[in-house]
This record gives sequence, C-alpha cells and structure tokens, in this order.
Amino acid sequence: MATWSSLRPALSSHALRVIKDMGFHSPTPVQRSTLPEFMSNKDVAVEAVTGSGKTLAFVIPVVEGLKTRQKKWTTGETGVVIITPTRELAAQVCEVCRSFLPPGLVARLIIGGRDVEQDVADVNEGASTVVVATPGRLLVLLSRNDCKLARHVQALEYLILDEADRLLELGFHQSLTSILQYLPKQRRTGLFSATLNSDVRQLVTAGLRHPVAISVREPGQDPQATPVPNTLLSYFIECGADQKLGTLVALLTALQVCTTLLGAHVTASCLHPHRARRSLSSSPPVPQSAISRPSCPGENMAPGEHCCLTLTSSLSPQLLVMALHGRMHGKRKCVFDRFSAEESGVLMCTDVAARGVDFPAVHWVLQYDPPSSANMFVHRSGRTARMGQEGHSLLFLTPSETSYVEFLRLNKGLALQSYPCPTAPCLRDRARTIICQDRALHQMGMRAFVSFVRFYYKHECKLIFQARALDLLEHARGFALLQLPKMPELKKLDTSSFDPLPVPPASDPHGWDNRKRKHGSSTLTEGGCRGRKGHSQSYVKRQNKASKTSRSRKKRPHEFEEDELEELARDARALRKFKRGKISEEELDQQLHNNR
Ligand SMILES: Nc1ncnc2c1ncn2[C@@H]1O[C@H](COP(=O)(O)OP(=O)(O)OP(=O)(O)O)[C@@H](O)[C@H]1O
Repeated sequence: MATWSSLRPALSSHALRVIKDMGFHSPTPVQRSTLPEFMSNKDVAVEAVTGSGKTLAFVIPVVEGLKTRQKKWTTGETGVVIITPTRELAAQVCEVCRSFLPPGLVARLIIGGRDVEQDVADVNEGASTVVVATPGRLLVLLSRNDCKLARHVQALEYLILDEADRLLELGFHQSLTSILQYLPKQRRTGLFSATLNSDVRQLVTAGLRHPVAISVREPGQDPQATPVPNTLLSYFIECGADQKLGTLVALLTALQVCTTLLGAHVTASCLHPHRARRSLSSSPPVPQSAISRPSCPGENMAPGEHCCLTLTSSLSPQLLVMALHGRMHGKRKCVFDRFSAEESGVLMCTDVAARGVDFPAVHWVLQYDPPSSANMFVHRSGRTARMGQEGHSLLFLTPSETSYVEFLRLNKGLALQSYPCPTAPCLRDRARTIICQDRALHQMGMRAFVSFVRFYYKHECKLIFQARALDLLEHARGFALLQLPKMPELKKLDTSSFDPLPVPPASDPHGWDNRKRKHGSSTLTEGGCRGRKGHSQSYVKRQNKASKTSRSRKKRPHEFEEDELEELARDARALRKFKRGKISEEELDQQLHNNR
C-alpha cells in the first residue's frame, strides 16, 4: 500500500505531520494519482467519485507549492485562489486549507451573504495568501477599485476550480470568464469534480494548457459509466405525487426501526445511523420549530415550510429536522454547522448542499424531487457512501416518471433498484389543518408549488419529465395547498375536483405580517450583521442614499442583501443578452435558474 512518505515529489515534514494528526494513514487513489502531477507543476483535470478525497488532492499540492517559494509571502500577495460553487463548500475547503498552512500564511474566505464593505476592509488590511471564494463575491471584490484584491492576485501561482463542471456551466460561466481576466496567465490550474466534462472548450475557458487528465475509477467500474462509489446502493420508489409526503414519513419511520438514522434533503434526504435511541412516535405534537421543505431542486426555492412542518408533526419531536436552502441567508452556516455536529437528524435541503459538502456519517440520501440532470443525481447521492462507507440513495418517482430509471441505466450506466413502497399515511388533511392556521405557510406552499411546476417545465430531460403529463391537481394536493395559484398552466384546466379551503386572514396575529416582521429582524442578527444600530457609517450612508434615490425601494418588503443584489444583477444581465438576441430563450431560462 502506498504511503504518504513514499509520494514523489516528497511532502514536507509539516504536511506529513498534519496528515498524521488527521489520522489519514495512506493517500486515496485520487490523491496518489494527482499529487505527483500537480506538484510537478502540471495543470490537471481530475475526475473521481464523490467522497474520494479530492479536496486534499488539491489542498496539499498548493500549500506545498506556496512553501517552496524562496521569497517570503507578503500581506499584499495572494498565491492561491480556490473557487467553489457554494458558500458551504467554500467554508469547508477553507477550513482544510487552514489546517495545512504554516504560521504566517493565511486562508481567507470570500463568499456572498456577508457585508461586502467588511470583506473589502479585511482584504485591504490583512493577508490573504490563499483565497477560497464563491464566484459572485470574488468578482465583486476583484472589480472594486477600492479593493486591493486585483493587485494581490498578480502573485497568483495556483487556481483551483472545485466542482469545475458546475462552475463552467452556463450560470457561472460569465463570472468565471470575468474573474480569469484579473488573474495572471502564468499559473497552475486544477479542475476537480466527480463528473468532469472533458469538453475541450471548457478546459480552454478555464485557462488550462495541456492538462494531465486524471480519471480515477472504483475497482471493476465501467470506464464509460458515470462514476459512483461502489459502496452506494441506489434505489427508486414509485409513488403518486399526492402520496409523496406520506411515503416520506413512512420511510423515515421504517428506517428508524432498523436502527438507521436520518438526514433529509428536499431533493435529497440523508439519514444518519446511531440515532436509534430517538424514537419516532406515531402522532406527537407539532414541534415549535418550523422546518423548510423546499420542494424543487435548485436553490431558488421559496421556503416551503408548510409540508416540512407537517413532516415534523408526524415524526418524533426528539428527531432533529433542519432545513437548508439558498434563500436562508444568515442562517445557512448555522444550520450547516449544527447538522455536521449532530449525532442524528434530518436535513431537508435543496441542491445548495448537493455538491462537495462533507457531512459526516450520512447513511441515506432521499431525493424527494427528481434531479435536474444525471450528474446532479450523482452529486446528491454522493453525500452518502463516502470514503468506503456504505450508503443508500433513494429517488422518488411518480408513475409517469419511472422510465428515468432506464434512462439513467442506458445513458449513464447507473443501476437503480426498486424499493418497496411502504403503506403511507394520508397527511393532506393534517397538513391543511396546520396551514389553515398560518397564512405564512399558505404563501410559502403556493410559492413552492409554482417553483416546482416551473422547474418541471424546464427539465433537461423533457422526454421523461413531460410538462403535459404533469398532473397539476395531484401535485397541488401533494403540496397540501388550500387554493390553487393563479398560473397560466392551470388556466385551461378543469379544477372542479380540487376542494379549496379559505386562506387564513392577513390580520391573523400568528400569521404572515407578524412572521415576516420576526423574520426580518432575525435575519439581521443570525446573519452575523451588526443590526440596525450597529451598522457601519458607510453602510448607513449607502442605505440612506439608496432610499432617497429610489422610490420603488421604499416599497420593498425587506432590504436586499448583497448576494440578492448580485443575483438580481446577473438576472438583469441575462435578460439584456436575451433582448439583444445573444442567447436563446432556453439559455435565458437556464441562466435565471442557475443564478439562484
Ligand atoms: N487519505 C485519506 N484517508 C482517509 N480519509 C480521507 C483521506 N483524504 C480525505 N479523507 C476524508 O474523506 C472525506 C471525503 O473527502 P472529500 O470531501 O475531499 O471528498 P471529495 O472527493 O471532494 O467529495 P465530493 O466529490 O463530494 O466533493 C473527508 O471527510 C476527508 O476528510
């Protein structure tokens, strides 16, 4: 078996000590293949299954590279930029970098959702030898005249694109192209993903020159098939749209019986073991905490807390159920850290947590809604079965969607077995009773439903996910809606079989207005901002100027956060391109979707 000390070029004693402290006895196959190439100053494009240790395969070479420079790194120099598609992944990678950096070299996290002025001040005043960033915020800092980052990166030696295929997709493509213009061409570049598209155009876009392509397969795997860990058991379950929630509850309960523990995605549910001591009783009271059930893949979910509340009301109050989605802003890190630290629990999340994040001991991934692509199926499933551990992935499909199983087998070499459908309780009435008392839940349910339908209509695999075949009323029942939303897709439909219920009035003391106010204030504190009174002078000035110059802003229900503004700016750019005929309607849709 290869050892760390047998790798060539040899690792420094500092790196070997850190690896030993981490308890990693030998390098994984992807680390064995990548380290020698990347440390010999070659560009690399690396594809290896989820959970195979790709992070160390780039962190070790870049930190070793920084250490070999004769001249000392100064505060005004950035030697490494690592770009990831999500904040959670960036934070995780930054932590790994910090554990490898020797004293005097600093890793800085640059991600959306934080005060941009503070980021500028931090970059201008402190060292950022390694920058780990999401593309939006990185571009903002690079392009601001008052930020020194563009100057610092002139010393750049390494650029890493983690989850490179995602970063090179349409939505991020433009930011990335702009970012690359700020970076020196003389550098080493590394692309890493479990599903790397070897499209040469993409590699050129990322600025690679004659890269070494490294593809690490599990033993006995078909080189043509999409790589998934051998320890992953993939299943699908067939159930009607209005049965999904009940089936989910039944499954969570059944999995607990066999001493398996849970963590759930919306798109995917992840189940931990060791959680048997927590019981799932049949009808516990509704817990205090509201949980999101984002209902469609992607990060653009309106927080659909309604169904998740029903879910938690049907599970044990002792079972921790948490939500993670792109629109949570300040709370995301808190949820991420808590779920990572907890011994047991259910995480309901969107695709914001589908790629790269390394939650410990997730045993089940339940894909409640279909993935947007086969690659996304692989990444979602990859939150379990990591590093040789056994894991299970279960995809929910309605009867009209089951040919997706064959599609995955034929086109991607992915084999899914049928999972027996448990007897599911009908939770619709119960859910509607809860929603009837809370206007906020009603609103969220409507938004979640619309968002789901929109997602479905734009699915890349239109042959199977046929918008025309979508039973909208059955899905509306599945979402436990009180009323049908006004949307064009429903206009021509006979909706007489849908039994509407009155929506709770806006003046309800526990309803929408109250909840929104509460949410607004909590966002400020939980997001780590300084609160209204604690804002910096420049922040207050900007806010005052903005409210004077823009009448429409006064009408906004809340002040946008920086990342929302970035998102809006990206949307506006995409719309302008569409109007000028530079992109097709389909590309526009995709960009609008990806921007979330
Ligand atoms: N040599 C090693 N020995 C044992 N464990 C390791 C080793 N290298 C990394 N790990 C651990 O394996 C887990 C998965 O690693 P990592 O997150 O880098 O996988 P990945 O390939 O990037 O996954 P994904 O494709 O999902 O991003 C982490 O918890 C990491 O600490």
